[in-house]
Amino acid sequence: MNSLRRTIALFGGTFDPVHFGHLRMALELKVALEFDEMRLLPSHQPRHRQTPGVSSEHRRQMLALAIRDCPQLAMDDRELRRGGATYTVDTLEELRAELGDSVSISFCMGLDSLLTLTTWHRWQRLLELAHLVVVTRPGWHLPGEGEVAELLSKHSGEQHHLREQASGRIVVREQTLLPISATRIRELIARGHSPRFLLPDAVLEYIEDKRLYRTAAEGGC
Ligand SMILES: Nc1ncnc2c1ncn2[C@@H]1O[C@H](COP(=O)(O)OP(=O)(O)OP(=O)(O)O)[C@@H](O)[C@H]1O
Ligand SMILES: O=C(O)c1ccc[n+]([C@@H]2O[C@H](COP(=O)([O-])O)[C@@H](O)[C@H]2O)c1
Repeated sequence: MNSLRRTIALFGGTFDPVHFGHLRMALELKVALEFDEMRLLPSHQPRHRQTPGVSSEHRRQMLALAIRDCPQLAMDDRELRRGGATYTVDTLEELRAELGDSVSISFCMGLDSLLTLTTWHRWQRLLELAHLVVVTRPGWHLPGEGEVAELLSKHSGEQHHLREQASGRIVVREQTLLPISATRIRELIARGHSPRFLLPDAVLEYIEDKRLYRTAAEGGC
């Protein structure tokens, strides 16, 4: 017999810098899937991509400013505090040890991340520790064959499983993403243009105050 349990969601990223695409996605998932907690999880040193443009401390400060007036969103900065290479499996093992076996943990990701899942460090362990919530854009297709397709069919789940089970399901959710990327924001600033209205004003003020991402030109708004 399944029992109802506390549900904690994690939304991981480099957040270099955090923008409205991330914040909107996290908030919509929290509300739609009725998570008790939604934690944004900044990664320290992602192994699968270039070193972030600014320090972990700057990224932590920007995220804190972005969510300071939004009680539905929280930050979990354990990956920054742990230091070293960032692997999701280490974070989930740490959280399991802390929260126990009964709490439901969901790691949220875009479909593009799911498609690379079998390259992640110790990826087979991930579904023993957590559920995966995969966001697809309307009209996008899930893979029909291959390792990820097999994983999807073996672990396929529905929203109610996120409260009934602690881990082990993949829940796919269709959601429209705002067309914003951190890459575009960094490029705008480096060219002396303003990224205003793509990210919270408090984050923009921090970027301007600390003169972040200005590789070549000066700008502001
Ligand atoms: N516009 C967006 N809307 C919703 N989710 C997004 C958006 N952009 C990125 N994400 C998701 O946010 C998480 C963290 O992404 P990340 O920090 O790499 O942001 P990014 O804007 O894609 O950055 P970069 O351009 O530097 O790659 C990932 O799961 C990614 O799929
Ligand atoms: O653990 C891994 O090997 C791993 C490989 C790729 C991505 N991740 C995690 O997936 C999340 C999104 O990554 P990214 O690059 O889209 O920001 C972030 O929390 C990363 O730490 C984790």
